[in-house]
Amino acid sequence: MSSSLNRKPVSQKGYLLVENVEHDFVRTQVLQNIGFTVQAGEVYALVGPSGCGKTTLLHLCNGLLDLQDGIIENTFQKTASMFQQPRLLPWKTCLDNMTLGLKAKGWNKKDRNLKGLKLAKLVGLQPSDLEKFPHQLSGGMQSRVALARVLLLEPDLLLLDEPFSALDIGLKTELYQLLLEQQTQQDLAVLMITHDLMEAVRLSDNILLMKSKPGRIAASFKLTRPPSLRDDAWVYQTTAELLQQPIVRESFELPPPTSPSPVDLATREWSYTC
Ligand SMILES: Nc1ncnc2c1ncn2[C@@H]1O[C@H](COP(=O)(O)OP(=O)(O)OP(=O)(O)O)[C@@H](O)[C@H]1O
Repeated sequence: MSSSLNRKPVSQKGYLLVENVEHDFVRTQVLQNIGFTVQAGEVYALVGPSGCGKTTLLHLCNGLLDLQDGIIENTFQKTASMFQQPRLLPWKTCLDNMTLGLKAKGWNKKDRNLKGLKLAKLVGLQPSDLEKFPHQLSGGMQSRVALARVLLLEPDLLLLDEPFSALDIGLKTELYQLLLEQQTQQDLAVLMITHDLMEAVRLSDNILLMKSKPGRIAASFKLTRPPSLRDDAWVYQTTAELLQQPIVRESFELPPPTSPSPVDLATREWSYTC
């Protein structure tokens, strides 16, 4: 997919532009001609088979890897990242971990704890949890702390590398719901990696489907129904429709469907470009 096809007018509120990005590891090309633009208020999901270069791409976007070739322009004011592991500091309490970013910005303890307490409630942490250390918290609680830590920074761009993939489906749904509420209230832009096509269908406006060897964008799916109106039935049906698309099956190296049912072009709420 040529990145130039993906050029669109950019928002004054901020954008992340990725154009013709290529990346090699030890003379092996990992990313080829990657291009897309994420604007304020948009949620983009990167999906694709394991090893196709999703994390490499995200690391180039958040500056953890040096750009070798192409353009990455980020005009957002505050970019925050969340990873698969909560990455909490073991010697700090839950509240201190949450408010670390505010401390770095020079906030005094009283103000940062006040703000931390408000957000803790929002992400479902009890006041009694806040004085605990990470090893005293369950994995789900640690993820809540990590989410609170990111939201406290009031980012306008969030880069997510499967932050909730290790959680059970109930907790995952709850935290994604929280994230979506924040996203719509604050016009957040989100670029998220997921292995789970159904999760991408539930949360994103645009799904960038990647193929491997080298990692490239095979297709871009645009979902038209607002995330707040996507009930389970819609998510299941749309995921099933996407899974019937030859480009999706090919990218995930799935065999052709045994009994494909026709997708109704008049009622489907997605479109795609290759
Ligand atoms: N530091 C590195 N040095 C050499 N090769 C690397 C390095 N990091 C990643 N790779 C290789 O680059 C390719 C893409 O890796 P990456 O982690 O970006 O893929 P991914 O799509 O995020 O995978 P997964 O879905 O399994 O997390 C893989 O073949 C991986 O082995």
